[in-house]
Amino acid sequence: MAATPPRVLTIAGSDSGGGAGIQADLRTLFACGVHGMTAITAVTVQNSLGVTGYTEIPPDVVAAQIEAVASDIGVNAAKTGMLASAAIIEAVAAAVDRVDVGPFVVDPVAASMHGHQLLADDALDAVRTLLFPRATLVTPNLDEVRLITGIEVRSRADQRKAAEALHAMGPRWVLVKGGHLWDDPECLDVLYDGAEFIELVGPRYDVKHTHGSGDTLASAIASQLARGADVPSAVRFGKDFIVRSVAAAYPLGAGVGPVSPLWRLEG
Ligand SMILES: Nc1ncnc2c1ncn2[C@@H]1O[C@H](COP(=O)(O)OP(=O)(O)O)[C@@H](O)[C@H]1O
Ligand SMILES: Cc1ncc(COP(=O)(O)O)c(N)n1
Repeated sequence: MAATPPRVLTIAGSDSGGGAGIQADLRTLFACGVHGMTAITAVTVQNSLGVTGYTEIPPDVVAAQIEAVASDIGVNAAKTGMLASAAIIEAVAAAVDRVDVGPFVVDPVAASMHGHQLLADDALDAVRTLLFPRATLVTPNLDEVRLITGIEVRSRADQRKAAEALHAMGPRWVLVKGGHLWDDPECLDVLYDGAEFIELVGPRYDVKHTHGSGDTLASAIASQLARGADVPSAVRFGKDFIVRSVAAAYPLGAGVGPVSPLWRLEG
């Protein structure tokens, strides 16, 4: 019998195409050697071309999933992805107050990369006031930064300004991801704790298959937090992990394929 590995809970939506959401999270958690658990918030109808619809899971069922795994199995770290509505965010915030989920990574997913909305317009305030103050780390992309802070990031200096504005909303750490800073020849992610900026620079690969990159990064970070790593070490691990996963991305269907953590399981 093997020892029980660290356990990570993802609170997110299902992607029927297997590229992002819960499916990307579980794939990444497995590749990172931790036990993945799920609280499903929504079921999307999705393929490589986009999202054609979704149905939300009742908020009390989302909370019950979190409490069921925390009370029996135990959670060493948790991450959120698509939360869909203010009511689901309220249920998640109340649940993580009731049970211990360890370090809490909030990836404030607002839309799919194809531009389909995955979070109700009236849920942004709940993201700011209920999720962010509870977060160990928040990991917005630049579109999410604009929705949450109103700041349009056009440069690396803007990334720092946005990190300060986000940090003022209460998370312990902020990671402003720079994948959407299309003119930047590198991908720079800025990590900030209210005192010091840490720059994580990576190459920018010329690939269109980056579906699931945000989920893969946040899950890789959560896997290390579950092992007891501090936030800068966990984020450095995550950045290296996502760079290699983008390099291993593969085509799928007629649209956008997923980044892949399979590199970690090969040879
Ligand atoms: N083309 C790319 N090449 C290398 N790294 C990338 C590329 N696109 C995104 N990344 C990295 O993937 C992670 C997720 O990036 P981003 O695209 O900003 O967020 P999201 O996937 O949530 O939209 C970040 O660490 C970013 O720097
Ligand atoms: C269920 C679900 N969760 C998250 C995303 C975001 O991922 P991406 O930005 O790569 O489309 C998605 N498309 N679907």
